[in-house]
Amino acid sequence: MVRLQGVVRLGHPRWLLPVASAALGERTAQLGTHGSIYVTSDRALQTSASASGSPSQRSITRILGAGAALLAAVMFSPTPATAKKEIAILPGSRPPAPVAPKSTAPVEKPAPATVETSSAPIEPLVSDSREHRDDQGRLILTREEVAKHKTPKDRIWVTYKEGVYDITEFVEMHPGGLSKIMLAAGGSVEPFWSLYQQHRKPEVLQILEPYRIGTLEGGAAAAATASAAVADPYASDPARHPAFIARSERPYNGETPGTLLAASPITPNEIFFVRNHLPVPHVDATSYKLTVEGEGTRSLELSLDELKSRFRKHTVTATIQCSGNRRNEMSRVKAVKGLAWDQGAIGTAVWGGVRLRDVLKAAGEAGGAGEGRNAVSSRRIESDGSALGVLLRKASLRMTRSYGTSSLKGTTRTRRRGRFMAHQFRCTRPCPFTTMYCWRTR
Ligand code: HEM
Repeated sequence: MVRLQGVVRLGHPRWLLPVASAALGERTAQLGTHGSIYVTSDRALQTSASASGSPSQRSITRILGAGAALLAAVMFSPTPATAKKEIAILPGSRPPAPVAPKSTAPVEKPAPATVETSSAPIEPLVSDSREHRDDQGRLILTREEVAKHKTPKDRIWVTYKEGVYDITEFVEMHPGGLSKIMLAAGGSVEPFWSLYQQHRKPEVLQILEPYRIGTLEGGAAAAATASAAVADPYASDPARHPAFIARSERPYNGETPGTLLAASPITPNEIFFVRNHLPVPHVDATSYKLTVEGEGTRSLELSLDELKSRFRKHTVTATIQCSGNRRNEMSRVKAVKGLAWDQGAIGTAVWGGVRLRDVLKAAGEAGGAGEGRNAVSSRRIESDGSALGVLLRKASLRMTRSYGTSSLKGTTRTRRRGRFMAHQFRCTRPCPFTTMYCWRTR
């Protein structure tokens, strides 16, 4: 298996090969800003697409990119939200009955994939002591008490500002998925919401409010101090060209105005549409390393400069667009969830880069049984399981799912249609940090 992973811009078209992103999703959360490529037998590829086991157990060849931005962004699609549920969440939905804090209960193991709430009768929150209630009669709770409630068995509590909420009944309905919301179990949602700023709107607070069970000790003043200590992950996002039509600020998403898009066949770098799901990660092109390793290869580490100097440069003129482009028009027919793009989430560039097959060859990658020189058909892959597939994914910020894709390994090896890793935008300039630092593949 060959795996490619790295950090590039966090936004990119979602229309390619979601299967691999499912296989890759959870692991990126542990990898931070490192990246990798796996080439695997197609059987393993299929298995890994549906299972969450360690990729290294199945890997034959592994390419790890460490420390900086490397992404097959054109090909990558966001991890399918396997945990997402299409359940309508309405502000003011019925809150669960409050429960008494179990201060002596042991902290349980991490949350399971599904939530099984305790069948024990729910006791009301009561306090004999007036000083342990706020002016609404709600219990005053410490952060330590909240921290003991992070499993369904003990109930799942979170804090937002000075409020304490029992969200046990809500977590399965969370539009962003169970695994995401459970990251905040027993603590504050604020560090997570500073990343996913989609929550900063009244509707979300309306959903949350009915779940309120208490108030943090110290009240609003103490909570404000704690909130102020949460670092702003968007603070160092790059400046954007004023011509963009911003569709959201945090994360930043901007489309190219139609008049400028039509002005030239090649879209100027500065106004190439920007699609992000999260803050722009920091990458250092000078320290970036791509490591190739695994069975059938010798270990190889390449800097970005080496990739540029050691391999023949190829150029490709290609148009990419966000799969949600023109969503505004679609929404006029039927409401569609997502960014309200007009027609400008599209752009054409001349990409400069190297062929993935050249990089694999340099690592002495031998190919697998049944591997031909030309692309292998998906039918053959399904029938004999001997041909190879390539999983590509980029690393991303911690706490986030990865973006990834896959292809048949054969397609990386063909001359005419082999996969291509772009490191330059319009042939000569490095891919801009603001747009897609620093790899794309096609
Ligand atoms: C009790 C706390 C929470 C509530 C009430 C809540 C509510 C919501 C709602 C209403 C949405 C849909 C927003 C929209 O599409 O307009 C959403 C999406 C989402 N939430 Fe939460 N959330 C909570 C906690 C969390 C936490 C702790 C995380 C941690 C990572 C998280 C991650 C996400 C993600 C990733 C999405 C999807 C965003 C997207 O698709 O653009 N949420 N949440």
